[in-house]
Amino acid sequence: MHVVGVFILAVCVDVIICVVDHRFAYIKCDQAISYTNVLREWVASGIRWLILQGVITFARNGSSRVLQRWVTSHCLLGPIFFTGHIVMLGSFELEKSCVWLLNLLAAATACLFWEMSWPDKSYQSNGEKRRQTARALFKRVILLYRPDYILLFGAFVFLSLAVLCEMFIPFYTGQVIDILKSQYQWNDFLTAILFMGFFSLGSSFSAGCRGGLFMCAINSFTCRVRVKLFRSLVSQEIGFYETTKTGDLSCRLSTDTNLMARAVALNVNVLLRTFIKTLGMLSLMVSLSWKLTVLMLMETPITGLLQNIYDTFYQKLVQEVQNSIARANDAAEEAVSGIRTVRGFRTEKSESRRYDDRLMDTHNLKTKRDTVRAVYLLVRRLTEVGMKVAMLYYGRLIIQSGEMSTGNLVSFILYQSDLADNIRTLIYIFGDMLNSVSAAGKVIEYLDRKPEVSTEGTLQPDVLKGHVQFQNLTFSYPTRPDQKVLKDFSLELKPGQMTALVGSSGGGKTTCVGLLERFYQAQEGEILLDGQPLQNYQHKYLHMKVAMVGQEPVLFSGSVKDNITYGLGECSLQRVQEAARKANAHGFISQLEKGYDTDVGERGGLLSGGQKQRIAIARALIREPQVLILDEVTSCLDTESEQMVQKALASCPNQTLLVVAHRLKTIERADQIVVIDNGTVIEKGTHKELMERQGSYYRLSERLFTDS
Ligand SMILES: Nc1ncnc2c1ncn2[C@@H]1O[C@H](COP(=O)(O)OP(=O)(O)OP(=O)(O)O)[C@@H](O)[C@H]1O
Repeated sequence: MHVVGVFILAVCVDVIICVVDHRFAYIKCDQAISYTNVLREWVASGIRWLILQGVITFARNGSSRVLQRWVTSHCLLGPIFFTGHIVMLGSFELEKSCVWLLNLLAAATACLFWEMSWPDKSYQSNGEKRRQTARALFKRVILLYRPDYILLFGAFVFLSLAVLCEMFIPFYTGQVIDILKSQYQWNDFLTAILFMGFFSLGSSFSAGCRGGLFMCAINSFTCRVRVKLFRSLVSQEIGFYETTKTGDLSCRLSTDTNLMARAVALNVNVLLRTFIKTLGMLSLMVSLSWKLTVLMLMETPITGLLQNIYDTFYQKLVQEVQNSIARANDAAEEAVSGIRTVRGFRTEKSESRRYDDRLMDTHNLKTKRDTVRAVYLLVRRLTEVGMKVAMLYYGRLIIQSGEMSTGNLVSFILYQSDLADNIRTLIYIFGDMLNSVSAAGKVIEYLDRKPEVSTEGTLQPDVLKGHVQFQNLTFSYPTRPDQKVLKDFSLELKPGQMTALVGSSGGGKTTCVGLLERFYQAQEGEILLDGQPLQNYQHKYLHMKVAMVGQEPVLFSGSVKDNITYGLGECSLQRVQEAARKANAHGFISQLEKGYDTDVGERGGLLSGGQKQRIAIARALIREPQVLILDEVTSCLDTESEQMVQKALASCPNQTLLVVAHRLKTIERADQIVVIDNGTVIEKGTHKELMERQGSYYRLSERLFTDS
């Protein structure tokens, strides 16, 4: 049956129940008999609730959340209203059918509003799921705090002290007012003032210590998580960096780690403080007037509902703001790191515009987020004011009846404003924790991420011949899983031989090199090194034995020597110079102002392309690798440098050499030339053989190797 039909059916059933139960009568009772009525009201409503739930479940052939919500609120509103009336005013005098009608309308309107704002599906699946993940994340963050537990414990001790002291201040304020109203003794007055001073001082001192300890814990947590995160990030496979934006990563490292540290520590701090304070205050307030306390607590469900609604919106917006900040960072980083290209193509304005657009997105999202917050605060304030008015009105009544003194009412009101804040904070803090812990989501995801290309091999034989076999490789890049770059690709590199890969641009030469360096993992087939799959070798060992100089060598800021010995630790200057000589770099390095100690600048920006290339070659040669890969390195070198490098390479007779080159001179002397096109080997042989065959290589040599 349709929801509306079930609703009408349930209303009819409820009318019948009420008629049978004589609920549509005029009711008048005073406090003496009212508590039995209160109990009866609750029991009757419970039975009504059960019957109506049964009706909607039966009629809908399953449950409907909106109807369940309506039945619950419809059945609850009556007894709550009745109980409140009896407790506060001591009597009840009303036409019950009016209450029933009001209940029906209020519950139905509220449920309709709820359903329209947060349809079942999205509310259930998104909200609940998010809460669950947030809880799990929260636990993880707490575990990550383990080394700082002592600091946190110290902070909690001071926190409890601060709260206890703070709690007594309003109490003594009320006492002072009552003393002043009477024919007081100086002694009583001074004692009350002294107590107030003592608790104020104690509270300030403990709060200071608590803050300091919390900040220490937060700072230590942030540093530790940043290092862990960085360690995890640098061990990820190259494909991960191709699918993840740099701005995103730097945002996680800088902003999110801090946010998650603060979110949890500060929220737990606030949560505990508020919790202890709330309990203490509640007991003090009940001792002052339990009736006023019950009245005040009626605000709690309204605040809870408001908070819940607000959280759902706010959390989503916070996430969107975070992502848009990451996108803006991306734009800025891309432009700054490629400033030469930006300048060369005069795209400064369009880059600024792109950055401006992204900042505008962030700005708009922030405005939206702040508007939601402002509306929420306004509604919250209105509820607060309403509650204050009700309290003062009822307070006046009980002072008039002599149940409470003025001083006690002052104490109560002082507690009330604080307690209302505390209860709101208690409700709010859960939402806020969920909000802020969402920043931890990505951090923890990256912390837990296992690289898809494993680096857990253990093999490190003493002797490595350098025999490489590519066996039936099929590979596509993670960013383009549908485009097969290598198809059933097989190739053998013999120890001591030089193999040259040639072919038209985009054929797959660099991809082969990337796979041999284990930047990626082929989807099918494998690469064997001395008969063992590459992944079986220990990560460090493999990269000592298989070295590569790439198309665009990257240097790091630091000295020339640091760059040549990169990843090797301590190395003698003599060894560094020897490698630099082989790479024909010693000459230009010696002419630099500080020789091998000269700073190369960020990314080697203070050197020319050819100089960077030669340092990169020296960096590979110093490792004395068994397999050396040169990916179009000679393109940046002049003829003299190239000859020197060739000579140096020829002097390592047992080395397996894989060269990707576009110059005929480099290729000619290769033991094996492999022509690759469209991800497959189309020709193989020596220069002489291939030229005689007059096939693809012959045509390629005519077309490409212009310098010959
Ligand atoms: N990181 C990447 N992600 C997705 N596709 C890629 C990536 N790198 C290369 N490709 C694609 O893979 C194919 C082979 O590229 P590869 O760089 O291996 O060619 P190449 O033969 O070395 O070319 P060139 O001689 O121009 O350097 C090309 O179609 C290229 O667009």
